[in-house]
Order: sequence, then C-alpha cells, then structure tokens
Amino acid sequence: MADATPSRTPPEGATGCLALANGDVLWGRGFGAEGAAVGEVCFNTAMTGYQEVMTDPSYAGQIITFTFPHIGNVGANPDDVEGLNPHALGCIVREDVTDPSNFRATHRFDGWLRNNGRIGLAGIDTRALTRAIRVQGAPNGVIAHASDGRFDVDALIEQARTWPGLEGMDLAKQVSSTQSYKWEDGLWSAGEGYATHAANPDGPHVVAIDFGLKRNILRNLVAAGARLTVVPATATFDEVMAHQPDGVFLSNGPGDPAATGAYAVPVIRELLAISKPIFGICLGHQLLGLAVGGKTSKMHQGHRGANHPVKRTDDGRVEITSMNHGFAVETESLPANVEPTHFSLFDGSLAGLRLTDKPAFSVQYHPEASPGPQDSHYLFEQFVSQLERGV
Ligand SMILES: NC(=O)CC[C@H](N)C(=O)O
Repeated sequence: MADATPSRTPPEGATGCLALANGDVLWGRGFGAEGAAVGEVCFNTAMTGYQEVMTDPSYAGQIITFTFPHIGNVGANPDDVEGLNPHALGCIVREDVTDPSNFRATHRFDGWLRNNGRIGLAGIDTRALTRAIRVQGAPNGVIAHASDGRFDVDALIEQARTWPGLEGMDLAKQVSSTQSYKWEDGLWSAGEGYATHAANPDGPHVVAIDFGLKRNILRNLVAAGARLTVVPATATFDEVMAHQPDGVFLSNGPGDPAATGAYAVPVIRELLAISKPIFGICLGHQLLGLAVGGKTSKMHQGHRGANHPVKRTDDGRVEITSMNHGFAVETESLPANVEPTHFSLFDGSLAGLRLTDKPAFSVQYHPEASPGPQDSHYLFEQFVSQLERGV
C-alpha cells in the first residue's frame, strides 16, 4: 500500500506484522496473544472506547486500525465490554501500550488482549494505513504476532489472498446466543457506585433478536422502560411470537446483511405482515431495509468511529453519532412506503428509515453510544413509548 513502507523482510526487532492480500507487509511490534488471524482491515476514528469496540460482536471478522494513537492508556476492566469476549480479531495501533492510568483498570490492555486470545500490533504508521484504506477500500489481511520474530511471510500473504472476504459472509449465527434468555440490567454509572437503573417488570415486552448484539443496547431498552427477552438470530416467527412480544428489536451484528437476510428477512416480513412494531439498529436496520424490498451493498470504506454527523430529514438537525458499518442500504432501492429519516453528512448514505404504513423504523448508527447533547437516546424512548401506547 502506498505510503506504508512495505517490506517482506522483518526489520530488526519486529515481532508483529500485517500481511495484506496485495502482497504488502507492514512491520511492527506484536502484543497481546501470539499467532495469526485473517480478516478485513478497517479503521476506527474514536478517541476512546477501545474495549467496547474490541468486544462489539459487529466487528467479528475484522482487524481494527485505531487512528487515535494512544490506545490502551486507560487499561481494561470487566465492565466496559459489549459482549462476553473480544470479537474483533485484532487491533493495529501507533504507540506501544503503556501502563494504565485509570482507577477502574483491572488489567493492562495488552494483558487483557492476550487473556482473550486477540492479537495487537503497535508501531504502525496508522495514518498512512488509514489513508491507504480510504483510497483503496478495506483490504483483507493477516495480523500476526511472534515474539521470536519468525514469520512465514509468503504463507501469511497467501492466507490473506485466499480469505473470501466479508461480502456474502453470514457471521451473525456465529456470534449470536444460541439460547433465549431474559435481560434485566439497566444503565449504570461508575460515578454512582455502579447503581443500575431498575428494570420495569410491567413494561412492554420487547423480544430482541440477537444478530450479535451489544449489551448497552439492551441496557438502554431497559432504561427506556421495556421488559426484555433475547432470542437467537435463527429464531423463527413462531419462536419470536411464542414470547408474546409487544414489539421486536433487531440488533446490530457482523457480516453481510444479505447473507444473514436469507433466514432473517422471512421472519421480519411475517412480523411486518401482522404490524408488530419493530426497531432496528445497524445490521437490524439493514435487515429491515432488505425485508421491505430494499438492497444493501458493501461500502468503499465504511463508517467506524464516534463522531459521525447524521442529518435528520424531519427537522434538519444534525446528530453526532457512533457508527460501525461497512454495508449500507441503498436509498434508491427503497420502495414508496419507506421514508428515509437520516442521512450521513459524510457521504449522503442512508442512516435511518421509517415505514409509512407499519410501526417500524431503524437507524444505521448506534444510538446507545452516540455522544453529545443532541444524542440519539430518544430513539429508545420513542420505541418503548410507542409500545406503551399500543401502537
Ligand atoms: N454494527 C453493525 O451492526 C454492522 C452491520 C454490518 N455488519 C455492516 O458492517 O455494515
């Protein structure tokens, strides 16, 4: 890749590398687990939240380049996780991981990665790599870490070259829970002694279909007043309905929405047919888009970060959102009964939709993680209050 000073020979002291499908190899210092992992190399521009990013199941199959240089500086803890384990395959950072400087840290970031079998690579010119991804699109690559500095570079490049890529890949099934369960935890705050927002046992019942969900989405639904049951990605219409939901939530998740849609779209269509209220986030938004007859496609570079401006069509206001997606619903593909509600200010891509004839809406971004005074938490309240009113 241009500007990334590729070389097939490890420089002195190199213990890690990123081998790309085009044959370029970037050398650096490995940390975390040793070994190699193949996936799509993307970048994330968030300045913090690296532990949440690494554990977001939507990142399955991906290696994340953090554009912020100091990753690991607040360490790791057992609370800031979106899933049980890290789902991203590895991370690429500019600076070496330092000792944590935060009262909540229980581990160093590199130790936490090692304990969880995930690979890190430091000392990379992440600005050059990010620029290359922006120009050429997200490449497939292998992140590798070997403390003895020995790498079979040709084999790594071959592995990157032969990996089929995220397009056409259904990963939701791999990260989804296989059992149904009830979720009762609301939002918590470290400043308030981790007191959690109590669940409302009489709230409207939301069945959340787990395509790779982030826990904070569930906490936000509870905080908005919902009772929650989570069901696996492959749940059938009858299995969803057996829980007698007032509304259905379609979660975020990894992989290509068109591939997951093969089994998810028929279920969503049946839910729409009986006018069951639906709210979708990210992969859930893309699946709703597919269910109404729209198309999804892979984006050139995707949106991953915590300051992505999105404009609302209703009132023209701009929300600063958190995003993580590499596929998008094509606006032109939407049928007449679907209204776009939000657009990305970066590239004009669709960021939200609403059906005009059914109680269903969805957003491409992550309202539970969106920062700023005009944050998008109102969407959770909007959904749950709609269920309370029985519409
Ligand atoms: N965060 C998500 O749900 C990601 C959705 C989908 N896997 C994409 O990359 O576009």
